[in-house]
Amino acid sequence: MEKDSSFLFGGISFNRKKFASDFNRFKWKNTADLAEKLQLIEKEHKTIDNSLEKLEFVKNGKSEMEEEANTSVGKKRKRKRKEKGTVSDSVEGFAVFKSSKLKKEVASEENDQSVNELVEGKKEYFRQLERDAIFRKMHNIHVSGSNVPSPLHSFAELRSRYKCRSYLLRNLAELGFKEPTPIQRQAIPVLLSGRECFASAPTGSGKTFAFVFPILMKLKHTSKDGVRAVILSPTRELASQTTRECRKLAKGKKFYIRLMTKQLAKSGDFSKLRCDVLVSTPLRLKFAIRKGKLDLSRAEFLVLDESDKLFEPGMLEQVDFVVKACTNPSILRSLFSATLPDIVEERARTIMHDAVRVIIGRKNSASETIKQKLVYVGSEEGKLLALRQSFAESLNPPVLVFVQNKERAKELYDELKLEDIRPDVIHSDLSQIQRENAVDNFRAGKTWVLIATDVVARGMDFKGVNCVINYDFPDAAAAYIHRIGRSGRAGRRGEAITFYTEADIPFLRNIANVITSSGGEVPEWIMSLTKKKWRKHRPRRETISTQPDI
Ligand SMILES: Nc1ncnc2c1ncn2[C@@H]1O[C@H](COP(=O)(O)OP(=O)(O)OP(=O)(O)O)[C@@H](O)[C@H]1O
Repeated sequence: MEKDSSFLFGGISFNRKKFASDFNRFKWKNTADLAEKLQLIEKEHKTIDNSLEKLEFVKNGKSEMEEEANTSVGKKRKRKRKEKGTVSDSVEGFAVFKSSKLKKEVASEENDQSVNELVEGKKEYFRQLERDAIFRKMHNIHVSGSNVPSPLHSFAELRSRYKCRSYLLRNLAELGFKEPTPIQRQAIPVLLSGRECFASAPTGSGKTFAFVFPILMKLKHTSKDGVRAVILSPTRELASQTTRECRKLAKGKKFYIRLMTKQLAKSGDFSKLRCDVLVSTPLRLKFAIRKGKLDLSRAEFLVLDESDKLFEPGMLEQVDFVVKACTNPSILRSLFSATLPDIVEERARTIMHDAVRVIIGRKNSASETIKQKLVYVGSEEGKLLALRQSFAESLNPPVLVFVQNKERAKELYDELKLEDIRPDVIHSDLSQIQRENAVDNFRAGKTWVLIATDVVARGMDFKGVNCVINYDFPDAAAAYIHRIGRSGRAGRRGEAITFYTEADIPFLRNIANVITSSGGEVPEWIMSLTKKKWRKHRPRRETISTQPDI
């Protein structure tokens, strides 16, 4: 039998299979029902008691302890294992409790009373497991891993359970956050209890604070020297946004929260760098480590945000370099993304210890607050017509328009720049300051339509984006989920329109699956198409420009 307490979950498969009928009774529609249902559970705990008595390790543990107390063979065995300092599997299994006090009792007590106490304790433990399972079900939280900490019922619990400092709670209140989001309910306790974590939750569901909060809580004092926490983001824009969010939550506390800028990476004098949280893209961090001998050996936290993007070829090598530079054996690593392909999970498992997996809702699906629509536009020329028509009918800014690459972004901008829609453009050919201005102006409402490549598809929190238009069909389901996830954030409603041409039809089914799995509707004929693998290379598209070649 494993020492790991995960076997407990095997023994108490009461939730769904063994006690399916009981579990079904505990389904409810809203939070108000919870208290009533929990009372029901308390009353009807006979089923758990019975199942508990049937558990192998309880039976064996109990009889072994009785034998050790009452028979000479048992007494001899007990003496031997005391000398060796070991306990048998069943006794150990019986003793796997949260409380070390109870463990001690198993090892030393010799009478039935302790057994009864342990059974009582175990029952309470199971009750807690069941309450947690029910609460998770209400919030669509799925977990796997051993001994997963209970989810948070409220932010106030952070104080009672983890002695959270008042400045953090004050800042949460100032930000207007009343309740933790589902990912925050589960990922925060996981990280606070010192467990590594890989997590997936829909776009706009508050993942940033789910990893920033435990870091700030655990750091406590400011750094005297060296870097204490590293957050990796795939783009500069996202790194800059995460730094800002981190500072908001740390307000009132003198933490050194730094963004790895080009200047900082080049300056190279990291020996006296005081840094509590360092946010960076992998490339800049790798550069700084190489050139400036930035030392990450004392970093206590490493977060890979948008982890599936970071694990893509092109970034993986830089990420690997950074992961290897974080040599502190007790470092706590975590991975977050709205999309978590199996391959990324497999890779993550190779670098993480005893990690807890947290999935909110359905893995790899779009946020349910976004109304999604597929629009046939015939050919490339049809797109421009459809876009203009949609703006003429109802332009509800801010609107984000995604295209396939920077050339097309420039072309579309040139077509639209003189129109009365306050357009702007962002892509990787612009300078850092131009990119920052494009983001700031869009956020401030100075521009209404932002034409963009995938540089802003991930993680960017533009809050009020009413509509995302995929002018060019995305090249993967994950890209689609992240692009449209720029709208419908933090529970708000959003809209996503995806143009497709004849050339895109073979790939429609991939997107149609995402739409239906998040509750949207798709014409029958699209669902009957066969799913086709995405091409390795993006399709060549005809120019957007209507200007004659000179
Ligand atoms: N508990 C909360 N209550 C209300 N709003 C919240 C809460 N936590 C975070 N938010 C807000 O929700 C918005 C989205 O959060 P965030 O950017 O962390 O989403 P995300 O899950 O990381 O999305 P993405 O997958 O696109 O990166 C932000 O504006 C943030 O301020």
